[in-house]
Amino acid sequence: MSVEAIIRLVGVERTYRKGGESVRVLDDLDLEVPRGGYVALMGPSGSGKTTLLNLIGGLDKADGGQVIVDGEDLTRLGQGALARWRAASVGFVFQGFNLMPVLTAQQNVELPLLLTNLSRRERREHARHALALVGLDDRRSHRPKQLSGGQEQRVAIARALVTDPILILADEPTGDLDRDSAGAVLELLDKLNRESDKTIVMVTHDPRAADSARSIVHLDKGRLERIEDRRPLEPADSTTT
Ligand SMILES: Nc1ncnc2c1ncn2[C@@H]1O[C@H](COP(=O)(O)OP(=O)(O)OP(=O)(O)O)[C@@H](O)[C@H]1O
Repeated sequence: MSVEAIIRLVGVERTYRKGGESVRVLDDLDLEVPRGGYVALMGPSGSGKTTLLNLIGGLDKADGGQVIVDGEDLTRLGQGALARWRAASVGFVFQGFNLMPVLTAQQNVELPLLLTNLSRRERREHARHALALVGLDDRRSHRPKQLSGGQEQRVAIARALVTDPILILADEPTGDLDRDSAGAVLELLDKLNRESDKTIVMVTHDPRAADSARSIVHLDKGRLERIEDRRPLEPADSTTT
């Protein structure tokens, strides 16, 4: 059985230059993530996890190798094409939520839709639907300060989902949350993966977060150390828990 790879990295290199020095942060990295996969990226601090996530999401560019996501080789796209691809294909979730404090939950979720051709009414409806999906339809007019950390992260997930991207990329999504709120966010990501077919790649130091992924990719010093398959994908997924 083979499941189509939605993310394929081949011989990826990323080197940062600082002062006169260059540091190779990712070194000849090969990785495949199947469509519908849910991968946790783990590894010591500085091992290149966020760098890898940013390359997959088109926020940064590789210096060598190929980064192919949903059939598009991101290393060949110019800045404009990359920005359009990113807006259509990827939803980002960050540790610190990154919500706009002066906007309501509804307005925050609508933000990515300002780059689309949708009418105001359609934008409002899509945002409402996304907020309902994360269980926050009764918090639409609250501003971030009026929400708990867990609710803020769920608004951020609604914002990531509202354009219906194929890929959700999350960088330490539970890092700033207490245990219960982290649990709710992990349950939500799991539901999006199982029921809405979103492919998820999540950087985490949290073993419980990694536990909810289908596989764990361990990085060390910019190289792939090993992959732990936990709940492999099947063509017709029958996971019930
Ligand atoms: N823009 C940059 N310029 C120079 N060096 C950078 C830049 N971004 C990252 N680095 C370096 O690359 C290395 C890997 O960073 P990265 O953030 O990918 O690691 P990480 O595994 O996500 O770490 P952490 O778990 O601490 O977040 C680090 O040594 C970091 O200092």
